Amino acid sequence: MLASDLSNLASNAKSVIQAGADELHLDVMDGHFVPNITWGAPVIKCLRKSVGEDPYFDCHMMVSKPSEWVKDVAEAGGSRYCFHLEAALKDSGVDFNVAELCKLIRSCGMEVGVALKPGTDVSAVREFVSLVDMVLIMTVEPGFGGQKFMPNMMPKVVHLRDTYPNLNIQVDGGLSPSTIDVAAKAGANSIVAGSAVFKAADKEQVILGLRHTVERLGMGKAEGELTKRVKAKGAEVGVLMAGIMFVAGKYFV
Ligand SMILES: O=C(CO)[C@H](O)[C@H](O)COP(=O)(O)O
Ligand SMILES: [Fe+2]
Repeated sequence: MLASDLSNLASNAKSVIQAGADELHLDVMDGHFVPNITWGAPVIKCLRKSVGEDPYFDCHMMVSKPSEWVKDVAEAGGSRYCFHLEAALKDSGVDFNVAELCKLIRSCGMEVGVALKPGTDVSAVREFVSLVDMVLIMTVEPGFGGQKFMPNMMPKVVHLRDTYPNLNIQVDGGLSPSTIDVAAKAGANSIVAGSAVFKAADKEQVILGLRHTVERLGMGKAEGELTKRVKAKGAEVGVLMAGIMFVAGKYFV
């Protein structure tokens, strides 16, 4: 939503839902973790009131103290709380650590996402993968929309996809019809696209194009993994297929 006309946030949110977006990506910035300020829980609350209870609010929390805003964002109507690992590791909340933060987010009724800045090694997230629903690999330096996609982040995505075949992997920053192929091939299954959608004359066509590319190039990879697993564990075919279909249905943009 950062790329939209913010004076008309609610109508723009409705327009992208109408155009086929699965989720609304809300970039919360505190002017401290990143050099920009956007909005917080009060705006999310108004947006929720305006768009109704159905749209999924993916809250990308670019804030220095992620533990501080969990309750407010949950009460405002957030669906997923995606914090930055770099901030969480430094967050000085009392009795607080990353596992506690994940627990708090869940206890407030939200799904958990963890985001990595471009300079953070993918190995840093390994011990937390089992605690989260999604890992976000930033493909720009967080703080501003409309930046250039960083293809050199794709090895992180490939590594995660190879290690965790069913993990939801989001990419955020500079995604568009001209950069989607490389992200889809790497194995990303949740695509954040701000400028590419809001600058387009036909939002529906852009969203559909991104979705088809992920299904075409990304599902091939998922099926490859499925085939390998099926060979290894014949009896679990049904369960594995259900798992992969769920990921595709829910998260492919
Ligand atoms: O988190 C972000 C910036 O920190 C934004 O979500 C991201 O930049 C998306 O915008 P665009 O598609 O215009 O690059
Ligand atoms: Fe974002």
